[in-house]
Amino acid sequence: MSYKMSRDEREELLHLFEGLRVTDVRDGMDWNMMHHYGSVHYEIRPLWRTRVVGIARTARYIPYETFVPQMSPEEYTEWVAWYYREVCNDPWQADIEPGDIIVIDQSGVDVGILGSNNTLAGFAKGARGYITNGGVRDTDEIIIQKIPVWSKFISQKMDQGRIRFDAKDVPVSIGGVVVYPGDVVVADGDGVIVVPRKIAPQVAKYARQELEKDKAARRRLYEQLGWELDDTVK
Ligand SMILES: O=C([O-])CC(=O)C(=O)O
Ligand SMILES: [Mg+2]
Repeated sequence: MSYKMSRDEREELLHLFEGLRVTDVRDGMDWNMMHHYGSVHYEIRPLWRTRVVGIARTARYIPYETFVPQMSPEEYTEWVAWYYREVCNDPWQADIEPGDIIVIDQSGVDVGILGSNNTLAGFAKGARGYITNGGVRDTDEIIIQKIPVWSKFISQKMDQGRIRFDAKDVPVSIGGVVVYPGDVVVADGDGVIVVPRKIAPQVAKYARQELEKDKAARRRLYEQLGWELDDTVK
């Protein structure tokens, strides 16, 4: 599937969405008659409140269908290393470009596919955040590290014996929305919205119109209340 963009194209696309709230982008989609589409199901929530806009890089994981052989804890240590190398790895890590948001379909498996280690590794390469329709673990550290994550649940469980890597750079189904590599993803305290890349400029234009209208209205109310103006109304 062709979704490659030059660095300039990516930056231009991200710039269009800078400062827009999820609700503005929702409205921008409506202004383009896309009422039925884009909003990821509300059960996918932020681990902590922040806002990111990024370009989707996708991966799919599927349930592990094979039994775990009986072995000693020492043998298990080796088996785990094999498992992470061969069965449940993160090959998308090597591809990360600055401005990416990693979007993971983990097929309903109750594991913390994202943890404080792999999210930090991707962040160091320029990933702006992570979305999964499954679980996240090591959440206290992820919050300390300030890594933006949206997930359906928190899971204590490791991957081995439970889930395997299947594919990367494929369309993935997340909370009722299909995310294609290269789509624009905006996420904040209100959840996650996905904008198909080919309509992104039109969506951003009307999202911006909504944001400016909202800022002006709230600015008048701030002034009436004698409040100091903050960034949300400037
Ligand atoms: O090992 C994993 O896949 C998830 C995890 O706990 C981490 O990255 O810290
Ligand atoms: Mg961990």
